[in-house]
Amino acid sequence: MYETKNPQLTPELYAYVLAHNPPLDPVQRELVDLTHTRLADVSGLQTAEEQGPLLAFLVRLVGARRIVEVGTFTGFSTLSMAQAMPADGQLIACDVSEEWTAVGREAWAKAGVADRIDLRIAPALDTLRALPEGPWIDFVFLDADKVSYVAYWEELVPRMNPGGLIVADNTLFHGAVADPAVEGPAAAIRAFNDRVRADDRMDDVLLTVADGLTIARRR
Ligand SMILES: C[S@@+](CC[C@H](N)C(=O)[O-])C[C@H]1O[C@@H](n2cnc3c(N)ncnc32)[C@H](O)[C@@H]1O
Repeated sequence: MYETKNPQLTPELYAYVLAHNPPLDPVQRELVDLTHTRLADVSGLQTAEEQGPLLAFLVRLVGARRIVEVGTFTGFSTLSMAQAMPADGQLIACDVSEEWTAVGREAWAKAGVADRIDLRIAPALDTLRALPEGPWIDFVFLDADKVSYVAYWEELVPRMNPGGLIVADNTLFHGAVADPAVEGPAAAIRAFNDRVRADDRMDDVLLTVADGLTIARRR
């Protein structure tokens, strides 16, 4: 078990939470552990373990066939979503790192879902701007550079199918969002949270899952 990203949880309670969630399958387990050993200095970037089953749950809940992920890293969230989508679905994964996503590519192949994943190595805003216009996306996981969250949101919302979900990670930003004096990425997340609340195209909730998780649904 790795450290929780939720400061409200004791290690004991976090262990209990993990023990009462669906366990990671062997490929997911290997990927999470490999990230912590091979990329120990940046392993904190990895999406929290309990969010894998949550993403899979949500993908199944909405029957998502067209998914966009912004921020892939070593591909744990990608893998969790790809395994939960139908075999003929498509997941566009955006990242700028060949090195980190190479770890994911291996795991996706091992899990037999590589053909569902279209990895685009480029600044995510360029990738999103080049996507087809009009509503066609069922599900988004937003987990890249925080300063661009609002820009990503503006590209994605018009492309969301009615009932489609945008799930955004780190929306409490280590608790710093509650401080109006903060600058940098925490301030960008504050602006994002305000934008989400004010957007009447979407319904939204902000949850204290891991480092904060916003779930928004296209009306
Ligand atoms: C928090 S990590 C994503 C974690 C991942 N979702 C997982 O399951 O482990 C953020 C990722 O965003 C990527 N990133 C940062 N800035 C980016 C940008 N402008 N465009 C695309 N990807 C970016 C980083 O390379 C990094 O892999």
